[in-house]
Amino acid sequence: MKFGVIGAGSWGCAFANLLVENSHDVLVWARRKEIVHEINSLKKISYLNGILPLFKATNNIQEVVDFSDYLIIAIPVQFIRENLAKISGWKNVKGIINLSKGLEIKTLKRVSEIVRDFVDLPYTVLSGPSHAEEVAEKIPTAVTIAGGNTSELQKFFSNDYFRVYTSIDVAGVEISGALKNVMAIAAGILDGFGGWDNAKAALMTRALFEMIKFGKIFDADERTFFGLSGVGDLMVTCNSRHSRNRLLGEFIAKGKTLSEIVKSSKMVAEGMYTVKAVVNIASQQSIDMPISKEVYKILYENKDPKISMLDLMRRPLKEEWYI
Ligand SMILES: NC(=O)C1=CN([C@@H]2O[C@H](COP(=O)(O)OP(=O)(O)OC[C@H]3O[C@@H](n4cnc5c(N)ncnc54)[C@H](OP(=O)(O)O)[C@@H]3O)[C@@H](O)[C@H]2O)C=CC1
Ligand SMILES: O=C(CO)COP(=O)(O)O
Repeated sequence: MKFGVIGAGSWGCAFANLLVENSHDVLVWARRKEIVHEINSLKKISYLNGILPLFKATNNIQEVVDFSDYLIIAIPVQFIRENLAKISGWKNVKGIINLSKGLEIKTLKRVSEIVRDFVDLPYTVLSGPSHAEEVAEKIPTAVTIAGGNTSELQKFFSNDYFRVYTSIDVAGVEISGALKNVMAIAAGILDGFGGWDNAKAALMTRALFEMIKFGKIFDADERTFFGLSGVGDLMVTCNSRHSRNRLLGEFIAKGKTLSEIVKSSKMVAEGMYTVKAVVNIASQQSIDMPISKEVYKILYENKDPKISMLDLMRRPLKEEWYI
C-alpha cells in the first residue's frame, strides 16, 4: 500500500519507518527543504534518537497526496487546516488517517471535523500510549484506531512491536487523546515540585474522570477512556521522560515562563493549545473542568502553580466520587 505522511516531526518519521518496516511504500512531506534534504541523504534524524530514515521525503504536499492510497496527518493540530487548504485534488486517496492529538482553538473542532471541512473521505484516528522515540526503537507499543477501514488498517500497521486494536468510537479516541495532553501538563507541574506522589496519583485519577465528563459533550463512549487512548495514554504521558507536555509542566513548576519554554523547544506540546479550546467549550457547555481550568490559569493568567494545585484541594467536597 502507498502511504503519504504530512509531517516530518518525531511521530511522522517514526510512523513512516514503521510503515516501511511493514513493507509499505512511503513518501513524507516536510515543510522545510533542509529536512527533506537530510531525509533524502539518509542523515540520522537528530530529534528521533538518531535513527536512520527508511523513507523518502518531499517539500511538495500535492506530490505526497498524488502518491497516496492513504494520507496520514502528523503535524500540530493548529496547522492542519492551513496545510489541508494547500491540497488541490485527492486523486487516488481512499482514506485519511490522523495521528495528531488536540483541538483547534479557532473553531473548537476535533481533527475529524477539520478534515471534513475539506474532503469527504473515510477518516480514521490512531491514538494511544505511543512515544515516537520508543516506536522508532521497536519497543512494544499498543494503540487504538477508530473510524473507517479499521480492519484493513489494523493489518497494515500491526507487527511484532506495534499492536493495533480497533474501535468505532472516533469522538472518544479523539477527545481522550487531546485531553490527556492537558492533564500531563498538570502532572508535570507536580513532578516539578518534587515528591508529590500522592497528589500526582490523585490528579491522574481525577483527570480521567474530567476527560470522561468532557467526552460526554461529544457522545463519546465512556469505555473508550478506560482503554489505550484513555487511561493508557494518560499514564504514559503523565509519567514518561519523553513527554513534551509533562516536561512543559515540570519547567513551569521550576519557574520558567511559557514563552521561555516555547522558545527553547523545537517540539510541540499540544496541551498548551488544546487547554484554550477545552476551557472555552467547558464554559459554553457549563461544565466544571477544574484541572483544565487551573492549567489554563497557570499558563495564561500567571497563576502560581502551587496555589493552583492547592486550590484544587480547597474546592467544595464532593459526595459522588465518580463525577
Ligand atoms: N511525538 C510523539 O511521540 C507523538 C506525537 N503525537 C502527536 O503527533 C502530532 C505531531 O507531533 P510530533 O511529530 O511529535 O511533533 P514535532 O514537534 O516533532 O514535529 C512537528 C512537525 O510539524 C511541522 N510543523 C510545525 N508547524 C508547521 C506548520 N505551520 N505547517 C506545517 N508543518 C508544521 C514541523 O516542521 P518544522 O520542523 O519545520 O517546524 C515538524 O515536522 C502532535 O499532534 C502530537 O501530539 C502523537 C503520538 C505520539
Ligand atoms: O502522545 C504522546 C504519547 O502517546 C506524546 O506525548 P507528548 O506530546 O507529551 O510527548
